[in-house]
Amino acid sequence: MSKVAVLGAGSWGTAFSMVLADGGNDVAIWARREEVAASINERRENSDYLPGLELPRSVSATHDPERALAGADVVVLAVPSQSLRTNLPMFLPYLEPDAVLVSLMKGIELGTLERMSEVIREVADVDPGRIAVVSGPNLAKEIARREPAASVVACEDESVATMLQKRCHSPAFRPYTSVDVLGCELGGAYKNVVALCVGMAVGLGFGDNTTASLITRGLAETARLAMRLGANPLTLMGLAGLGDLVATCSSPLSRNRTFGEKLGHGMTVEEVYASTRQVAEGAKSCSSIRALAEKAGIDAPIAEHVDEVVAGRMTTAEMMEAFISRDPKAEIE
Ligand SMILES: NC(=O)C1=CN([C@@H]2O[C@H](COP(=O)(O)OP(=O)(O)OC[C@H]3O[C@@H](n4cnc5c(N)ncnc54)[C@H](OP(=O)(O)O)[C@@H]3O)[C@@H](O)[C@H]2O)C=CC1
Ligand SMILES: O=C(CO)COP(=O)(O)O
Repeated sequence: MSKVAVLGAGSWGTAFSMVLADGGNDVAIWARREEVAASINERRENSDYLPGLELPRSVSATHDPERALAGADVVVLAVPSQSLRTNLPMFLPYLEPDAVLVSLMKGIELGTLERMSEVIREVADVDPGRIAVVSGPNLAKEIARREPAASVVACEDESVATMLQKRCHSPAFRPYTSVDVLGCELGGAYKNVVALCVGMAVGLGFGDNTTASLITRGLAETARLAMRLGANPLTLMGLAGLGDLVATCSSPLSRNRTFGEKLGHGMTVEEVYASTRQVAEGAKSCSSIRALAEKAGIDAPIAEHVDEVVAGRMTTAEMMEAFISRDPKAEIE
């Protein structure tokens, strides 16, 4: 069997390990905490992140990066986006030569405004043809329950995307290939911000007209920025764009939507952070995406207002009022 290292033992790192195991790979998960590795090895369960779901025998875990990475020709990164840069140096000494690096992360780095593949390229100093992204409507719990879903594997080198597609194609997981890494990453990061916004609207008690309006204008905003930066517009209409946007904005399983909903109910940002250990990437990426849009000269009202709310400078009700009272304009520019 071919070996894959999955660096990060949260919900998605663990669920994607199950996909890889079902696809015929031997999987070694690196867990930040020893007790998570022990739970996976001894009880065949990640009791912190996916309780009650049995992991296949071909998934093991370790707290030691060297053991996780030994012999792995594919290395999957699944830590929170804002921690990637500080984590990479711990892994790099143990990378096999020519290993392919795959990002599962959906965020934009604060400060540098870099996508995760850009952070990897910079810190690991590897060719873009060896860096790939997996992104799509893939809520971890549903994937771990083996409910059918599709996704996108994107890499500038199409043969690498095809190799990864084969490695993660399983009876319940159907990956499509793409060469549009930029479009997939922007779609994945932006939908988290839109889901925060939709969650806020839901928390305020608004219904489906409101959420559908926000989802649609969120897609327009995402496509505007992605196209300005050079993405293929069709990527945003695909699984890594519209597909993920719909799943995340509609599902109570989404951490971003739930985060927004709690704000809509009146909790403070600090209270929401304190209520969960799981990452809601949009709460950080709203700020970097807003800055990215400003830099590109793009109108991004959803990113801008969500950032204002998360920074505590605006209430959720004021955000909704600001959206509806914006200057009238044509739908299609
Ligand atoms: N969950 C999902 O449905 C999906 C998530 N994603 C993306 O995958 C990425 C990972 O998310 P997910 O697995 O869901 O996150 P979780 O919140 O479920 O888990 C986070 C994981 O990262 C670890 N971690 C937290 N902080 C740090 C740090 N500073 N350095 C290293 N490790 C850290 C946690 O370890 P510890 O337990 O020790 O805190 C835990 O293993 C995100 O970018 C997310 O957007 C993409 C698709 C689906
Ligand atoms: O990316 C996801 C689904 O594709 C998961 O979304 P959340 O991080 O909001 O849970």
